[in-house]
Amino acid sequence: MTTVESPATLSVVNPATGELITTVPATSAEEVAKAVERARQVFASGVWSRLPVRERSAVLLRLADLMERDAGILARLDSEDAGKPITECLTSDVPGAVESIRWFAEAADKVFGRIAPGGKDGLGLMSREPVGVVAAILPWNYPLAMTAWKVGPALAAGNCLLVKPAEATPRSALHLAGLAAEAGLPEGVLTVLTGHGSVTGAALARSPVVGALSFTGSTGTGRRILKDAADSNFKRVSLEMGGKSPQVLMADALAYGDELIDHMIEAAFLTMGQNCTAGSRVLIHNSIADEVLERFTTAAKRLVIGDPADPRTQVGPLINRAAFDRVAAAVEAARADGARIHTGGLPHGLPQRGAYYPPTVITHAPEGSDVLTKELFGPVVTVQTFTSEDEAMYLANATEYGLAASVWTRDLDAALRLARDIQAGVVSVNAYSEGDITTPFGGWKQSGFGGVEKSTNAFDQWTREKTVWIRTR
Ligand SMILES: NC(=O)C1=CN([C@@H]2O[C@H](COP(=O)(O)OP(=O)(O)OC[C@H]3O[C@@H](n4cnc5c(N)ncnc54)[C@H](O)[C@@H]3O)[C@@H](O)[C@H]2O)C=CC1
Ligand code: BAL
Repeated sequence: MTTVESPATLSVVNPATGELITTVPATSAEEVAKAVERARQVFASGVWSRLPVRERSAVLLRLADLMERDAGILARLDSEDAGKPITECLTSDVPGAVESIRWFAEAADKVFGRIAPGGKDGLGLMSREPVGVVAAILPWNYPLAMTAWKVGPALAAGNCLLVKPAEATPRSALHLAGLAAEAGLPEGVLTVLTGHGSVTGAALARSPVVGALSFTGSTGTGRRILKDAADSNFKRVSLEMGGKSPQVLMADALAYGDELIDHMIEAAFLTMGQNCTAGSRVLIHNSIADEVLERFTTAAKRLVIGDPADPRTQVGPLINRAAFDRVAAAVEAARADGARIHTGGLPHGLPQRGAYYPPTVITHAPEGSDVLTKELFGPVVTVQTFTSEDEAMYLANATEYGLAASVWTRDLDAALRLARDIQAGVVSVNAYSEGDITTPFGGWKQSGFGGVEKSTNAFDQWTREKTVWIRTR
């Protein structure tokens, strides 16, 4: 592979083969400023923001239909760019993205303002208005799906949106922008700016005109963006960041049999564990630990590793060699310090060209080790045991993150206590789930800040509240 990086282009490389797919523009800070100014003018023109909401909805519903028409193309773009198994893209990412656009299109005219009780001399009308020019900075693990989580509510609310896809995975967002134009979205309402995070992304974060910015990615970059927002114009920032989510199995969890093991596998290894809600810490009641470990490890060994384009593949490559090195280093350091690797670890017999790392199950990880504490973003889970609910709770919350958790038990009281006291934005009971489009999604602690995705609450990050006080006599 030859990649010639001019300052103005960015290489998109297939993680399964290492081959160059294409190059896209690396948008400079000056070009970002011009795009922001264009968006400002389009917003001010009212061509979108003042369109009757039913007409905005109609355009977005047409966009959802066109995404459905091009589902195969969109799935292939994300699969090739990110190394995600094509079946996962076809059955989960793309349908989820279509649903996001359609749901927010339909929700747009169902979110009203309020009228304050007022008094004999006044009446308060409280409305939600679009912010204006807004931005979305996206990760590479769910390129289209995360774009749709942000495009849906931002556009339905009447904003002009600038989207910065991740360096590795720009093509589905670019295709989406083409579909939006075909659906009748006025020019300048949705702009995709490909480029480097430190240049293109930073220019959006520092822009004095961008009024709101929604980010999904690492906690470190989220912190940087928040600082840039404060140093520029105090834009409204919402951050969806990392996780180290627990899967808590109480003593009766095996009542759920194979269903339990299937959900555990999905939680741990979906998208090769490169998932913000990955259930990367399995916590098992001592009394069932041996049996669960044996069944879980056996199921992990059966996962089909291979070419993401093959519909049978369940585990593709990691996003790049740097990710592979990071994951491998953490696992080998744990092994050197006494951890036991039940399956996985340094790969043997896997495809040589991509950064393939096998599903890996670890016990006896040393306290404080990276495999226990850091978001590895790879197919690696640690297994720990507990003997009491209090201990389970302690272990579940022993992390700086707070994105998700799952709890398995038939004991309703225990499930409700754990769901109440685990510090995470979404706790699923007897399932691994992020909820559905109607439920808010956002992290606690260092996993999230400033707003949620999905549900009508997502409109909060893309709108501003205004009070109009009318004097009455
Ligand atoms: N929570 C999640 O869903 C995700 C978490 N991550 C975590 O982050 C680790 C590193 O992955 P990266 O791709 O480097 O994540 P990242 O957080 O650096 O990148 C995410 C997005 O932010 C942009 N970006 C980077 N620096 C920026 C800056 N200074 N200002 C504005 N935008 C900027 C990137 O171009 C990309 O579009 C992963 O291994 C994983 O642990 C990464 C992606 C998604
Ligand atoms: N699982 C969807 C959110 C994310 O991984 O970024």
